[in-house]
Amino acid sequence: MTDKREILVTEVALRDGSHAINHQFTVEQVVRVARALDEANVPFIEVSHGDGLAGSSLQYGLSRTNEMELIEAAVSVCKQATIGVLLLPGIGTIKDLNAAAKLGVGMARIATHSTEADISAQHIARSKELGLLTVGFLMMAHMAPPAKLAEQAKLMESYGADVVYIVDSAGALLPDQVAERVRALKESLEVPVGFHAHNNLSLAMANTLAAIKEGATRIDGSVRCLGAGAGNTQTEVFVAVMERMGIHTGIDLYKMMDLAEDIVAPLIQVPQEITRNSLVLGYAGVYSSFRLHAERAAKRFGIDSRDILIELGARKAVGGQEDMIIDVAAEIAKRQAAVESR
Ligand SMILES: CC[C@H](O)CC(=O)C(=O)O
Ligand SMILES: [Mn+2]
Repeated sequence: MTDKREILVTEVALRDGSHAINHQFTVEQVVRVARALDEANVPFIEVSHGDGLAGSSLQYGLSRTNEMELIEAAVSVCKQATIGVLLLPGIGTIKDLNAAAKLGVGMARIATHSTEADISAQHIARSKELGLLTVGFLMMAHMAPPAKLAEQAKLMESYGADVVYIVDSAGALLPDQVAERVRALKESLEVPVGFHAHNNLSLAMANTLAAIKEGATRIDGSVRCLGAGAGNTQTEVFVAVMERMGIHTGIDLYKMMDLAEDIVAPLIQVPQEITRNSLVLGYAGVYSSFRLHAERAAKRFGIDSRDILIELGARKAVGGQEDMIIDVAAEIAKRQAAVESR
């Protein structure tokens, strides 16, 4: 069955969803979700801190459970699915990658900002040496025009990536912009192209379909939209849409629906919706994982979180600059206080 899959889905709720629940996954939750995804025949399941291996920190948010325990638990319950990890060079190290490989992961996704592929060379090379399926992951793709993105993807391919993903981290891309980016990569790469969406502008599914139309064959989804911001392309919905289009994912639709409803929904404390803050992420082009940080900073400084996000978008803040959120909030609060005291 697996060899006939036309689209290979990577389920990211156990990694991207970590942002949405403040990195509070427990071993028990991961076991239940991963086992059910495996039984639904999902081929790839990503498990890591939201910011990738070694992301657990004051800067990005402390994990409740050591991610290596979560990865080990997921590996132990999956019979057919490959467990993958995300690694952002500069946050995660080769040592972290080695440790994950030892636990039995089969895929590593090496993520960089869309114009910084050159920092992925060593990690991609090591991942290949470890025998892992190696994916280049170009984040904040709305910030790079198609030709630039293709150039960066080519670099990742030259380092050994087996697949390169276009990652709409801010959920800011429109369908035509996705199409032109996928087209540019398809024209210059030999390896398959993937697409990772965020639903902040309610375009995750439309953008994913635009990517598939241009030849993307690897797609990320998060069950029940459990991802940063408004979440990703909703996996169970995506599977249904693929069935309607006659495109084979190999995933069991009923099992996917059931696990979404019975296992994942109860562990989401605040249902994933397009709230005003996630909408602003897409509107202003801000990293989806910045939402909770901005909400906390807004509370602390008594200001509107939307003002923080708009300013971060204007400053073109990228992943790794989470400390800027506090600086921006402090500046806005100071400016507003000055205006009020006049
Ligand atoms: C901070 C890493 C980030 O969450 C990776 C990702 O999923 C994205 O850029 O959308
Ligand atoms: Mn994401």
